Amino acid sequence: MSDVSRPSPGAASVAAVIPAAGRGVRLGPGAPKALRALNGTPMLVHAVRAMAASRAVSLVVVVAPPDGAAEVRSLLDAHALPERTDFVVVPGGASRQESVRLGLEAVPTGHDIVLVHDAARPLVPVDTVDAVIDAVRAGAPAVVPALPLADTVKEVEPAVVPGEPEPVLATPSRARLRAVQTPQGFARATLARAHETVTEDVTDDASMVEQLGETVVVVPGHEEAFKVTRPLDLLLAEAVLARRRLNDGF
Ligand SMILES: Nc1ccn([C@@H]2O[C@H](COP(=O)(O)OP(=O)(O)OP(=O)(O)O)[C@@H](O)[C@H]2O)c(=O)n1
Ligand SMILES: C[C@](O)(CO)[C@H](O)COP(=O)(O)O
Repeated sequence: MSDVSRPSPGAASVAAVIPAAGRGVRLGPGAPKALRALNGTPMLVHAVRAMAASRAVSLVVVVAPPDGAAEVRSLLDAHALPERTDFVVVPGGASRQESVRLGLEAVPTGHDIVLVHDAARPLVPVDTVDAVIDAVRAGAPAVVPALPLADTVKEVEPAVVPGEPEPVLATPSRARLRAVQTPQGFARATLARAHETVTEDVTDDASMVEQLGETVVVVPGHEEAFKVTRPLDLLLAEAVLARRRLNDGF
């Protein structure tokens, strides 16, 4: 059992920021991705429950689509969520990075560890969340869950015209590569400094901490923490939920 299921008195309080302001262009037309249903429940609600499932998490900040904060607040009010967790909703920005920064600004002082978790990874198991928190509590300023790659990866010269053949430049050793997931966990001060310092576009928060020259460590991720990105991912997510229901016996 993870240490964080029994937080010691005085252990750093943990807040989770959930960027949920994206459109979900790769998923195709429809409502903003985080608001789409998985087996009848919005993806965002699954993601919020996944963070609140950790007994260490006392606050969840949801970063809503810029014009959708009121809708998201009503959505959370309409679904059962743990009473021991506080929930705050703020409007997001034009990029994931900006949405995370806005969410981080809404975390009150007193939360010394911050998780950043994609709404688009609704099924991350609580053991993975707790493993990330444990590693931050053990002293790592930044922690990312990740998995080894199943495919061989090629570096290419990207085609100017999509679909044209792309020359291969290199084949990096797969043994040294990891596919990174969320939640990513941070000492709050480190994440705040990263967002103040790094202005160029990045695709995850840990890479901003890398740019500060601080240590980022990887802990084992989980295959059910995959990101719902394309239509096939919706089918997979619903299949995982159906299997969980069967295993839970209801
Ligand atoms: N301006 C943005 C863009 C993205 N996100 C969030 O960042 C997470 C990961 O992003 P991704 O899966 O790329 O979501 P989208 O940007 O919505 O997807 P797409 O690129 O297909 O439009 C998602 O939970 C998404 O809602 C966000 O909060 N604000
Ligand atoms: C943060 C992330 O989920 C880690 O894999 C990923 O980088 C988000 O990327 P996206 O371009 O927003 O899908």
